[in-house]
Amino acid sequence: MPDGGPAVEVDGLIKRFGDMEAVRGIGFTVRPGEIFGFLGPNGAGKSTTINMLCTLLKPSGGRARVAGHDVVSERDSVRRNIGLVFQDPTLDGYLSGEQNLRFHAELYGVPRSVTGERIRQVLEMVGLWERRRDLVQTYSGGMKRRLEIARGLLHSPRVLFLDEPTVGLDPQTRASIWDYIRQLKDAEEITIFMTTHYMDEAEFCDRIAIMDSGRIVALDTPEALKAGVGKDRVRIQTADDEAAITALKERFDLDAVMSEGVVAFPVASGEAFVPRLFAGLGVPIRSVSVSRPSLDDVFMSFTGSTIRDAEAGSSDRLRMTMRAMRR
Ligand SMILES: Nc1ncnc2c1ncn2[C@@H]1O[C@H](COP(=O)(O)OP(=O)(O)OP(=O)(O)O)[C@@H](O)[C@H]1O
Repeated sequence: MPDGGPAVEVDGLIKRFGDMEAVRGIGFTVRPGEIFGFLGPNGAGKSTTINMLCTLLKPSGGRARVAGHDVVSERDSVRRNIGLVFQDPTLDGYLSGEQNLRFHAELYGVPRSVTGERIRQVLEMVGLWERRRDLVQTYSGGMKRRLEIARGLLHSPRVLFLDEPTVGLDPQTRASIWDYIRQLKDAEEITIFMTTHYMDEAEFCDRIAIMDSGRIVALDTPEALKAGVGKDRVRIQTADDEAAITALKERFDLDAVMSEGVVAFPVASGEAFVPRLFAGLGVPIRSVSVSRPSLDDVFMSFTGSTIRDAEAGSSDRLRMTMRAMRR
């Protein structure tokens, strides 16, 4: 990548599958050394975008450069400069962790003279050096993912792409994967481009792009995005949710929606509003909670639904569960 140039540069990128436009002309730039997150519900177009940036899918329109190289006309140069960790595992369970890495090193033409040392470095980084001789089929889900991250780093890529690096893992393992990702950024001077649909993980990114239905609807640091919402989020349980939503509109001019089983709406100075709400709603309230804006609220303010609601009912949900079960 030319010194000082962007790690990833995307302009008007489009991908169509038949009549369906999965990515609808997106543009953004990622700086070297950033952890850049793509956040959105299943089906938003995150994987399709990452696949185009990794040269696995050809764009239908627009341009993208990764590590200074065009993803269409300089495919091989892009490939040499990137590491991939994808949703579906591609490790060989009948080989040891170390053998998996040796195989990958040959595939990527890592010089023999440095392979041994580099394997040691990356395995130590993800805490698997002691287990290097064990067959991968004896590894836990978290260990396998860590081995995949080590493998993605083996040829010293400039940009590491992680597609849902923690999907299907338990919360503790997710947290440990994140520790490794953060250490990695410090140790390797690498740019990390990742997709996630976990809001809490998006908080760890330097900047995030929120993607919905093939478009980027917001892009900034997590703090700036939350500050931009400006309103608190009030959630109430009532005796009659439909009547409450109507009353909120008629009496307070507030747009409320059902979200995860409760009535939710944004309002400035939420705590000060609660007494007025009890006095004026006209529908019995069973419980109320007020929270500062979260990334979920940012998502809601740009798309009109929470990320979980956006996913619920999607057949992708089943696919995700199946994926998780296979691990
Ligand atoms: N090869 C394909 N052929 C047809 N449609 C596709 C193909 N790949 C993806 N799509 C569709 O494009 C849209 C975007 O999918 P994509 O996988 O990029 O979303 P995503 O945000 O990454 O979600 P997920 O987390 O489920 O991977 C979806 O509607 C999906 O069904």
